[in-house]
Amino acid sequence: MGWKGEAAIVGAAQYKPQKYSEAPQMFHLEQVADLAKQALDDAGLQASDLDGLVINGPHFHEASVFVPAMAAEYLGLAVNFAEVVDLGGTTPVGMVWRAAAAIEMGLCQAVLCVLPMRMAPFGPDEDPSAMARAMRFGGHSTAFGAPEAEFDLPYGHLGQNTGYAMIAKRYAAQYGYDEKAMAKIAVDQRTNALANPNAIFHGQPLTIDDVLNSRMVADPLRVLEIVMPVAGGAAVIVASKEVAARARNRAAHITGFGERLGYKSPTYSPDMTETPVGPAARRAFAMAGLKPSDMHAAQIYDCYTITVLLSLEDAGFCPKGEGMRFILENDLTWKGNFPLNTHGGQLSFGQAGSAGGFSQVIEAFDQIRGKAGERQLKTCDRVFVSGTGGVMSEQGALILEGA
Ligand SMILES: CC(=O)CC(=O)SCCNC(=O)CCNC(=O)[C@H](O)C(C)(C)COP(=O)(O)OP(=O)(O)OC[C@H]1O[C@@H](n2cnc3c(N)ncnc32)[C@H](O)[C@@H]1OP(=O)(O)O
Repeated sequence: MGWKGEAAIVGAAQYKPQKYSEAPQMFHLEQVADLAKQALDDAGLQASDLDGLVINGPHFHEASVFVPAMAAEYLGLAVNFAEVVDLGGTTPVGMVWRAAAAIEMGLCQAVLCVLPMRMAPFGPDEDPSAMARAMRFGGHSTAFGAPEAEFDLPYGHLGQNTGYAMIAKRYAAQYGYDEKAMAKIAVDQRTNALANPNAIFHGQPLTIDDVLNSRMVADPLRVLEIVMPVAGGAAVIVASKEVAARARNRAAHITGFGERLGYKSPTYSPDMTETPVGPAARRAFAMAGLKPSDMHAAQIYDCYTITVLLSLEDAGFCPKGEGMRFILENDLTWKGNFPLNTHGGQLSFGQAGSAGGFSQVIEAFDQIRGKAGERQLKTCDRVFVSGTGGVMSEQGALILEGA
């Protein structure tokens, strides 16, 4: 498709995940401005360098319409490219490749991709606990006419926990299920978080027994195999080759990307164990002219352990049905032979709503630019990043490469 792969991530900002009760409340526009400033400072660029803006959907903001224009006005930017991305957990991946595509088309030079996810201050009539619950994933759409309202909700299929559990059950029936292998995903990622002071579970080691003894939430998923919602928010700046040349970081070039969606509930998936990660990842690898074994790290969206298992298989890191063996046979820590979610993954870093997926994008950037601190990989020039939205329904993939 003639993709040059010149556009690159040059700067990033990410709030340290915090429990909702402990996080400062900030209006979303304040967060947008704060994250933009931090990302620009990180890149060594000025606001006047920005001429593109990608932001999340209107339901996250105080204003319900015209979100990019409102944010551009607040930031004092005049942009040639404005986009709203609303793809659940793959929103960050979707933002980054859209920004890169706009740059390659010559529409703009530097794009702010921003996802504010701390809570806004409560109004006098609002019940904070109800707000907090709403922020913590209300679950499936009950919109009139939505198939979930008729065929999912009446059967107790509420929200993501049950959906992913259903997929895990189907996988178990088809390929078998080794709960120790699944627990090892969480344990290896926790080892990574022990080397990441920003992770919410930093300083709290985890064993396979801890995972297996933790409370069952949606059979077979236990609480330590499920992400904990946290307050957060993140931004990255994607820039042209020319702008990247005067930014201060080693750039992470977007050399491949893919996206695939076609349903929102796994009930409507043609095969629950063959996820859209496959087509998204295959396109990304083909664009980059690389294969899974060329990657120095994989930053795989991990709302649940089952998400990681299916993504490893469908992205081609191991054959279908052999994911559990792959997990047991490989060291998935930053010290190991298959570095996976080296920041701890969302399971141990915390999940700031849709911005959670930015933790994977930013970790890939940090590893490529050599700023991952204690967990820095010796060699890291090529990283696979995935995003998962909904219940394995909206999938994105990126290949990021150091220059
Ligand atoms: C966004 C997309 O498009 C794609 C996706 O990512 S899908 C996934 C979206 N995310 C979710 O659906 C959130 C999943 N998580 C949950 O539903 C909840 O964490 C849960 C049901 C698993 C637990 O919630 P809960 O039972 O209400 O626990 P809660 O009362 O809040 O907390 C009790 C304790 O457990 C801890 N805890 C809560 N959730 C935890 C988790 N997932 N892992 C580890 N610890 C957790 C809390 O910190 C708290 O500890 P303290 O007592 O020390 O403070």
